[in-house]
Amino acid sequence: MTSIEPKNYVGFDTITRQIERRLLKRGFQLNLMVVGQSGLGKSTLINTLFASQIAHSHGRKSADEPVERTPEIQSVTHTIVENDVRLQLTVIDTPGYGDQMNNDKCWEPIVKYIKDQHSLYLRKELTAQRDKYLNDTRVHCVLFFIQPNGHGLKPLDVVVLKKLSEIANVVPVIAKSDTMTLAERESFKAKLQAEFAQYKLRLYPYASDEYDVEEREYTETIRNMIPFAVVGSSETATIDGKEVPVRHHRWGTVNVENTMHCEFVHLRSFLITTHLQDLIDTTAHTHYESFRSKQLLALKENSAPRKRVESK
Ligand SMILES: Nc1nc2c(ncn2[C@@H]2O[C@H](COP(=O)(O)OP(=O)(O)OP(=O)(O)O)[C@@H](O)[C@H]2O)c(=O)[nH]1
Repeated sequence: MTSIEPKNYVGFDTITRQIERRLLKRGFQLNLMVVGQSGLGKSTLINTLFASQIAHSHGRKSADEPVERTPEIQSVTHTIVENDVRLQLTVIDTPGYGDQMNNDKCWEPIVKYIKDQHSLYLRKELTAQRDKYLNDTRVHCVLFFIQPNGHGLKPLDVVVLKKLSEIANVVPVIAKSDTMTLAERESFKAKLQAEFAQYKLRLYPYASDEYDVEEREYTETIRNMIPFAVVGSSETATIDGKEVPVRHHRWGTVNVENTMHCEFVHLRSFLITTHLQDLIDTTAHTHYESFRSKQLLALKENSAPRKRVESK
């Protein structure tokens, strides 16, 4: 292919501005699912991430309080506007996960929800007279909250992480990391990372050949940081002339945005500033990959030489 430079100005270099204008008009859609035991600070973290009152707590102050509800999935959508850019953010809450006496198959409604949204989107895409802009209800990212217990993943966490990471972009976080000392946090994180490797969990962001050197390095840094040790708070204070979220403790105040205290800022910049579009783009791929690997497995099984059953 040869590259030609037109003799006169043609004007297609405005395409980036045309796309920008169209995107500004349409806005962006991000669907974020939060999964984890009640009382781990899911609603608080979402509200802290988007500096808005988006998610509502279900009233339990700690993970030890009893839950009487059956698990049901609820979603809430808000439009957030920043410098004329509109983000339609849907938070999908999965209350009651892992809180029941019998947690057998408690992940099924969550998995079903994710798969249903994919099927719905695919059906809309394949409709002959499809709308110009499809309403995308697919789950773009699952924030998975791990209890800061210092021991490691619970058996239920392993099962659910495995199931979810096959069909969605899963980002695990250590909840309420201000309840641990820095040394405890680091050793807990190392244990969790070893377990992620042991159970071969495919977590977001994925290594990709499509990235340039800079993107590859940044992705590697983020992959080494996972799970993010986070702190959320609805309280703010003015520190160095800037209003920041804080948590007050008997021993002092935690500035949620201070990277010495926690990795909230890293999570926020990774999810919102650098990977928002990638999360959306990767969503279809993640689901498709899982679907394809299952099909390949089925093909292999079907083509494998079958045991002969001999009749006597
Ligand atoms: N120490 C500490 N407490 C937190 C943190 N985030 C939230 N909390 C507190 O934990 C309690 C529960 O927080 P929520 O955000 O309602 O938790 P949730 O996981 O959404 O709970 P459900 O709505 O019941 O599923 C509240 O009292 C919060 O103030 C945190 O990072 N550190």
